[in-house]
Amino acid sequence: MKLEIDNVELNYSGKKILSGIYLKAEKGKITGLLGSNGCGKSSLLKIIFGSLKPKNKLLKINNKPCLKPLYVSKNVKYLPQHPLFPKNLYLKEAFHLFDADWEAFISHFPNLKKHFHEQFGKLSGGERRLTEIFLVLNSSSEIILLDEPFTHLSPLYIESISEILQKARQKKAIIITDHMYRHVLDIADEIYLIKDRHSYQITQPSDLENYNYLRQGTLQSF
Ligand SMILES: Nc1ncnc2c1ncn2[C@@H]1O[C@H](COP(=O)(O)OP(=O)(O)OP(=O)(O)O)[C@@H](O)[C@H]1O
Repeated sequence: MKLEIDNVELNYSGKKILSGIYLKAEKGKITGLLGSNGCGKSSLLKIIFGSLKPKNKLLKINNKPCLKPLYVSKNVKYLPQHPLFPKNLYLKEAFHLFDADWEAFISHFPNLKKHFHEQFGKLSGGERRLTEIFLVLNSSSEIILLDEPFTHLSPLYIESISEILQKARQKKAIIITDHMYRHVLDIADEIYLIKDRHSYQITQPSDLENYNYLRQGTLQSF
């Protein structure tokens, strides 16, 4: 399965946000999307998902143009920057909705066992995010869009989620954007940078310094 989005043109109130954007994501790979605040990463994920209609775009699945919003196909799951589920939804209902395995979840995160019969509102911000990411990655959908999944997560949870991502990648095309670029560099097979409205494929980490996404010398320090 291959997803490509090309020729994305997005304006807000006459201001050009994205122009000539191209991005490819494939089953078996994690595609990282980097860029500074406000460059249009979330907008691009919404455009791929189909909830934001740009001035222009060409979305192709397996080389065939996809004219309907992707979410109609149910083969996509999108984790937005804000919480995915309402606070009053019970975890057991969410696991049922996503047909996800609670036992597998608590084998990774035993601390959350007690929350099965509780609502999402009872979880901390990080626990809520963790549960949402797990559900999205364990759904049957082949296309996964993750907007800042690592935000609110402590280091050990980031490690666990990175492992779950690596496993999920075998059956899915995953696009991930996050400001924790080191984690993105660690797990991604392909990286794109959005800068000055355009997309650039990053072939080596030092490109991130050359495009001024990072200060020169940043990468030497880790
Ligand atoms: N509904 C909207 N109306 C007008 N402008 C918007 C709207 N949504 C986003 N923008 C603008 O579009 C630009 C891109 O926003 P977007 O949220 O896609 O950026 P981002 O790269 O995800 O940012 P961040 O990393 O800070 O989350 C920003 O300048 C933002 O102010």
